[in-house]
Amino acid sequence: MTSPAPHDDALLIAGKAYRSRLLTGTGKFTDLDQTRAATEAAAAEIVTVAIRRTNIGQNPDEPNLLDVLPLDRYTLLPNTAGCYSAEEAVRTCRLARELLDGHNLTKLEVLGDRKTLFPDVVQTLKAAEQLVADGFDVMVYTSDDPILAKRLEEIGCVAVMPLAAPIGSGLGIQNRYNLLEIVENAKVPIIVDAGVGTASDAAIAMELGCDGVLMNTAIAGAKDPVRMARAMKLAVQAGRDAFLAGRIPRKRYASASSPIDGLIG
Ligand SMILES: CC(=O)[C@@H](O)[C@H](O)COP(=O)(O)O
Repeated sequence: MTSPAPHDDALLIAGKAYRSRLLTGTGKFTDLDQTRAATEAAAAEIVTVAIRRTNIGQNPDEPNLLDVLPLDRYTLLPNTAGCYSAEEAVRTCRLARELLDGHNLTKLEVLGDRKTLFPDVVQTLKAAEQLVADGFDVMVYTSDDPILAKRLEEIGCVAVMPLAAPIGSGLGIQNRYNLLEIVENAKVPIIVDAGVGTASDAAIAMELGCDGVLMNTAIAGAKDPVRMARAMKLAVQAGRDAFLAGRIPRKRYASASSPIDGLIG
C-alpha cells in the first residue's frame, strides 16, 4: 500500500483545505519584519490575530499587520484574546467580521482569570452557542477536558483547541491522556493551542493524533524566532508522519533487531 504524500494530507477547516498543520500567533514579536520572517519560516497558512490589540486597519496611521501578512496569502484567524465574558467575546467577533468584510472564521477564547489565563468554560460555551447561531465558523480555545471538548463540537464549532498548558508558559503537554481521549472522540479537527515550549512538544501533540498545533510564545519568545519557527514546522510535519505511520507498541522486554531464524550452528 502506498502512503499518501504529506501534501495529500490536508487539514480541513470549515470546508477549506490547508497543507500546513502549524498555526501561528502574531503577538510578542519584536516588529512586523520579524513577524513576517517567522511566519514564513513556520510555513503557516492560518495566522491568528488579537483583534483588540493588533492593527489590521482600525488605525490607518499605525503599521498594519496585513502589510506583512497579506490576506491573499494567509487565512486570518481573528481571536478574542483579552475577553473575560461571553458578551465581550461575541462583540469582538462581530467587530472583526465588520472590519474584514464578512470574514466568518474566528478563534474564540474567553479567559477566566489573569493569572492562569485558563478558559472560562461556562462563558466559552455560552459565547460559542451565540457565535455559531450567528453564522460564525468557530475555532474554540478550551481546557483539556474531554467532555467539554465534545460539547463544543456538538454545538457546532468547526475546530476544538484544547490547551497543552497555560498560555505563554512553555510547559508543554501536561495531560496527554486527556488529549488522546479528546482526539479519539472527535469528528472535527483538534488543534493544541497554548503552552507549547519547544519542538518536541509539538511533535508529541501530533504523534497523539492531534490535527494541528497553534503556538505563539515558543516562537516569538525564542532567542532566534525564525530558526524556532522552522524547527516547529519540521516537528509538526515529523509528528504527523509518525502518527500516520503508526508507532511500534511499547514492550517491557527486548526483541532482537536481527532475525534469529536460520542461524548457522
Ligand atoms: C496566540 C493565541 O491565540 C493564544 O491562544 C496563545 O498565545 C497561544 O499560546 P502560546 O503563546 O502559549 O503558544
